[in-house]
Amino acid sequence: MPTTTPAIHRGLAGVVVDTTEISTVIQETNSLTYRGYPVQDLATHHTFEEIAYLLWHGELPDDAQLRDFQARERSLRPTNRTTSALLARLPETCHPMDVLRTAVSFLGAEDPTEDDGSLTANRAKSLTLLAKLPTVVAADQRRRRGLDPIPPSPELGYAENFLHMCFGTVPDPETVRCFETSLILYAEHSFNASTFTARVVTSTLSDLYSAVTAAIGALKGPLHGGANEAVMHMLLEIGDPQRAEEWLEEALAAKRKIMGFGHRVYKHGDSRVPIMQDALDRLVARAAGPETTRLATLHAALQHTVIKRKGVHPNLDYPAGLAYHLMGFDTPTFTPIFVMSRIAGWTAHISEQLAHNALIRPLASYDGPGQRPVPASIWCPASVVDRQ
Ligand SMILES: CC(=O)SCCNC(=O)CCNC(=O)[C@H](O)C(C)(C)COP(=O)(O)OP(=O)(O)OC[C@H]1O[C@@H](n2cnc3c(N)ncnc32)[C@H](O)[C@@H]1OP(=O)(O)O
Ligand SMILES: O=C([O-])CC(=O)C(=O)O
Repeated sequence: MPTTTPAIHRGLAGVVVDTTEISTVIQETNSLTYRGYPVQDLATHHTFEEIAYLLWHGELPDDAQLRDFQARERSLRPTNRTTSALLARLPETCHPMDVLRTAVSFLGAEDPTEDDGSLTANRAKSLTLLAKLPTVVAADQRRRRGLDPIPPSPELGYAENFLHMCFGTVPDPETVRCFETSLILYAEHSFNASTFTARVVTSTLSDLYSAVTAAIGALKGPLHGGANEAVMHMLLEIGDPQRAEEWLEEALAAKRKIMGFGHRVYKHGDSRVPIMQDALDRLVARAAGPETTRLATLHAALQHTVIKRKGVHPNLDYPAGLAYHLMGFDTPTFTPIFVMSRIAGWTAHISEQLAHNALIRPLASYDGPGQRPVPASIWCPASVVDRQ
């Protein structure tokens, strides 16, 4: 029997399990960098395609590299008839994250690229997913609305093309920029639960599609990516800005977590929130109307009340959830949009894990029953004894 009790880090809180060159969350200053660049500068001056390139290659692309990257991404956007037919057979009631998880698994089974785990093969698979996921997400939202899919356009950028496939039109540049900002902010966040899931699967030398399928499952939960949808459900449940305080008291008394608030790493505010809040404010100003004003007022009132009452700050899902609602997405599409963006970060981590792989396999401190004999009645049931 051990004489000392090992330290338990439930939820791996505070545990440093490996190094990474991809991004860092600096707790002390509430800041975030991708490959060394502050995310607020990237979100202001760059496109999502440039960010995906940066995360995968370590440097921003020059003009020729960007043109080549865009051409390859745009050529891979269409899904084939088999994929579309398979996804059309899923029940319309199933959550779009289930559709996406199934789509990634199926795309993996169909991909003819040699599965040698090389960086070249994995970059090709990563680009395939980056290009095709928006096509799947947009078609699925249209299916739920009883509409035919709109094929991808090779003329449009990543954000514009997705919005066009969803709504049949490209919105004004301000709305496109808000959407692109959200994609850049969601793209990468170090060893969060879904990225760590992808790294665990990869560490067994399994394939990239398996790792991404598992990561989608991890992101779906409301304590992680699913919170952007939960934020919208919560705002609709509260309804009236005047009810924010009373609702919060009831929720806290019932020991409910307030969705879109709190974070495992940031304890004084999420570095991405001011940038996304600014994008949301611009959207609200454009979409002015009584319904938008009511929701924006409620959003601000709840934020104020939660910070005052609990000292817990909003995370990125809080402004992103309302922004997606105002852009016209249905709520179940919010977390799939997160996937379309986070695919860049997940696949960067999969390559990094493979480059310095060690099987991820922690220990547990056993606190079940001590060793004991199996009772004879179970070990040798009467029916067996009778037959002997
Ligand atoms: C993009 C993303 O994935 S960001 C995260 C999205 N998830 C959410 O928004 C879901 C709501 N938030 C939460 O459940 C949590 O804040 C988590 C899961 C994100 C982080 O959890 P942890 O790091 O384990 O922090 P923990 O849950 O221990 O919270 C610490 C304290 O803050 C409180 N707290 C943290 N978040 C919340 C919240 N959303 N609502 C109410 N209280 C909260 C806890 O009750 C706890 O208080 P206590 O010490 O008095 O018990
Ligand atoms: O880092 C985390 O734990 C969750 C998060 O904000 C993200 O994945 O973007």
